[in-house]
Amino acid sequence: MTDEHATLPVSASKNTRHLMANFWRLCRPFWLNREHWWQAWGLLALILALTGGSIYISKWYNTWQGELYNALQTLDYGAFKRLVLEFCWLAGATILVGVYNSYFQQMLQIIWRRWLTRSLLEQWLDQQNFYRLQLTDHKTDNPDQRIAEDVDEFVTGSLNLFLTTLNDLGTLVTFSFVLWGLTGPLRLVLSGHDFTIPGYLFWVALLYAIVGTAVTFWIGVPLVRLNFFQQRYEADFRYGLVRLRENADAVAMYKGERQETTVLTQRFSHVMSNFWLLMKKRKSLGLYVSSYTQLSILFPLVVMAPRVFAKQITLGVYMQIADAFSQVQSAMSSITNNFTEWARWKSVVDRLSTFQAGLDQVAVMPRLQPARSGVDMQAKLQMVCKPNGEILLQDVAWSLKPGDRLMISGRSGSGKSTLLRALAGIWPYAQGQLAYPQTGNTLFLPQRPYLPLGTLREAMYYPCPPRHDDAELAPLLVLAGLTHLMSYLDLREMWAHILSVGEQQRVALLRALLNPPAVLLMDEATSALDAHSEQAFYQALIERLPQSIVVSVAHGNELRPYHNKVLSCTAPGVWQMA
Ligand SMILES: Nc1ncnc2c1ncn2[C@@H]1O[C@H](COP(=O)(O)OP(=O)(O)OP(=O)(O)O)[C@@H](O)[C@H]1O
Repeated sequence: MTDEHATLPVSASKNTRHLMANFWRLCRPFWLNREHWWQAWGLLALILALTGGSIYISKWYNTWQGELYNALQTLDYGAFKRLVLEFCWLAGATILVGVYNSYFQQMLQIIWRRWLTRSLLEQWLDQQNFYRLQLTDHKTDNPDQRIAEDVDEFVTGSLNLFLTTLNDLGTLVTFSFVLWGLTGPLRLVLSGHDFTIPGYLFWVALLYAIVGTAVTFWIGVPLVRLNFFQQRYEADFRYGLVRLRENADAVAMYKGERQETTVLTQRFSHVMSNFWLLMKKRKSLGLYVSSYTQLSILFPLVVMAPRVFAKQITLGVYMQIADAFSQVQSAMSSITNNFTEWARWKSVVDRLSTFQAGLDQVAVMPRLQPARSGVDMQAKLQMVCKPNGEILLQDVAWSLKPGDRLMISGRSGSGKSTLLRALAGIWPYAQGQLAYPQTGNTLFLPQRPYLPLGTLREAMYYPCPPRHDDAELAPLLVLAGLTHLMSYLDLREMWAHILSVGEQQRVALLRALLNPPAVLLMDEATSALDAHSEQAFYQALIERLPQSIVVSVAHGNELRPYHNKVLSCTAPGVWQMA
């Protein structure tokens, strides 16, 4: 294992003792939810009935097999013909039960997956948790992968393993009776004492399975941890590729291919080295499990053969015993047979549990929740800090009336953007009180404009739904200098890659003019515009949004005339209102 394994923050093995508690925490909200209670439990009941049916068919097959070999041994042609006909029923029932069992299982999987995906998405997106989670929780890597892939694996794995275990339990009970009844007692004479062991092959199968399971655990436990890291490294590598695609323009301009190749190769080398370890472990486990399974085929045949040669049992009974032993032994070795799946499932439960714990933690974190009252915007900030506790701002207060425009200025790194994040209520390291106007919304325009996937029109109205009113848009496009985009409004393109940064900023600025907010927070939102366009935009703000409260971060003095208040950082942590 590489050094990185030792230093990574999450240890899957630490969580082992909490596995069932974690599993139940992830399951409970779905299975106890009244909304789809009947659907979920009804489907589960149907699947369980079909699982019971398939155990019954196995028992039927066992009896059929015994009768067939007996008919062959006694050359009973009539019985043989009847058994061939019976097989058609047996095969038909096997096919129907198997196909519908899998069909209903998939139906339950997709219902459960849809619910869990929605639930995690809602929690992740609620109250900007996605932003605060990445700031505060360093255990949850790649939340996108947890929602997209781990949920699917969790649901599929949980259902498969639960139903396999139930099927094994049912098979174990059914065929234990068969084995017990067919093998009869074993007589042993030890030191002159007579011992009788009833259904002795059952005890042999039990002993065989216990030893098998213990050895499997010993060989296979490291697989859990290795699977956990494999999923993480795969997601890290994929994220690296997506990031390169998203920033193709910048990387190409820098000619940063060599650096990118190094980073991507390094990420892929983690995937590779962990996969080698996984491969080796899987090979050891595979060698052992295959030998164990092969031996269990031969074992009852050899043990029972003397009784056939002694004519104590018929060929049919001999074959029935061999089949029953294999069923009992296989059911008892459930963990051995499915160890790789169990290991993968445990790592998925660990990954989803850490994600859920992170979400729970971030949901109860204190936040500056703006109150809604009156028409003014009031801020009383006792403290705004960096994540390491370093104070950026202390005891600053203001009250802005409709139409007031506050400019925030200061050196780079003084905390202007962080102050805006605190005002937007998303920065977790802030204390104080905020009051926003009772009516109207708040719009935040960041320095790096965000254009969502979709049409240009959707991007212009974001985050509000678009209106298909070109007469409303046309004069604003003229004002923003975007008339050349008029005919592309409903085209779906990667607009963030096509438009220049200045154009993207102008698209973002249009949002304020299209849906005038009560409070507009701007973080150097015009930094990529030329001085003339910048001033034209501020002038338009004054004319078209006379009642909006504007708080904007700006560096230069050119924008001062468009504001009636200024908050500036004069020294680290020292702020003055003018
Ligand atoms: N997520 C974060 N984790 C750690 N430190 C952070 C984080 N966000 C901001 N900081 C730190 O907080 C300080 C203030 O950052 P901020 O972005 O608010 O500065 P700014 O005044 O807006 O700078 P600029 O004018 O360059 O945009 C910086 O030292 C920055 O490194």
